[in-house]
Amino acid sequence: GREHPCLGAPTTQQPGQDSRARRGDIAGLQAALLPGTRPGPSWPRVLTGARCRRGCPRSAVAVCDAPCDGPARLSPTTSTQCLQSLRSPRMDLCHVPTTREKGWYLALMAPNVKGPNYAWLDPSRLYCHPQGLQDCVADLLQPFQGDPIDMVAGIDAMGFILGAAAATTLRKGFLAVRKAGHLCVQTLEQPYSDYSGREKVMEVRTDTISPGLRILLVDQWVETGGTMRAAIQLVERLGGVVAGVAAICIEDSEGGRWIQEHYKCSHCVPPHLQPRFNRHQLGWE
Ligand SMILES: O=P(O)(O)OC[C@H]1O[C@H](OP(=O)(O)OP(=O)(O)O)[C@H](O)[C@@H]1O
Ligand SMILES: Nc1ncnc2[nH]cnc12
Repeated sequence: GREHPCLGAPTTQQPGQDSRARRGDIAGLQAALLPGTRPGPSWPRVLTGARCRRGCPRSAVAVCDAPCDGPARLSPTTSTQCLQSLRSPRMDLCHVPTTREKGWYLALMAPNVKGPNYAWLDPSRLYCHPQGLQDCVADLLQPFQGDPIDMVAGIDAMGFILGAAAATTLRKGFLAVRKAGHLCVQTLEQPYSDYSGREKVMEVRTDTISPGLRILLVDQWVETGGTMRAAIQLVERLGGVVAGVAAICIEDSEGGRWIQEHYKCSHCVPPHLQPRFNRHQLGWE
């Protein structure tokens, strides 16, 4: 992968710090998080291999990667710029409400950039919040507790985030359902159209789904349902069984309703917010 501009050489090396982090590249950071060297209670919540330049929000995420319920304890090596980006009004990655009701993290989607009232509701901001992400995945999986699930499949691209998180939570494998043209293996293709009205093609590798394999399908969002329906078709054409469908929001569209009527579904939107979400209206701004 390419080196992120915010990753430079660390300022000072801490005792016990993995020297691979000194390289200051993505691999070094990953190495510093390998089992045995991952941040625990005795670690400062700072990746000492990361140094923030220009207050980059990615670095703010990197320094606050552990769940926390109070002010961050920062390592002395943290640069002033990192401190500033942590305190930035842009996003508080550490604040966790005392009562974490289902869907509390949906408010983390605000502010949206496309206007004060109407927006494409972009959950990428909630993924940056450690507790928000964890609770979102837990809420999505809650209805499937005890259900037999053999594998989780996530839909290209944003569905990979929640899908992979769900797979690791369930200790299952993850299957990428991809927009056509990216997989260099034998695939099965499925044409579909989505909210854009454009004709698209989705594909999945053919060597993974054996007949009867029970698959939980995960995506970020179901709007018209065209994308999810195509993924369902791919699983079923290969003989798999759709054990469930999970997405942050399943809109009350014709396609969304069809999916909810035919498959066990899970989403994170409380009933009183659903009409707003159908209108792509956050209502928190
Ligand atoms: O219900 P539909 O009308 O089919 O729309 C839902 C799809 O649209 C969004 O993805 P998008 O294809 O925009 O791409 P991304 O995940 O790569 O951002 C969303 O994450 C779903 O996959
Ligand atoms: N994240 C999203 N917000 C609103 N509508 C969507 N349609 C598809 N993805 C969406």
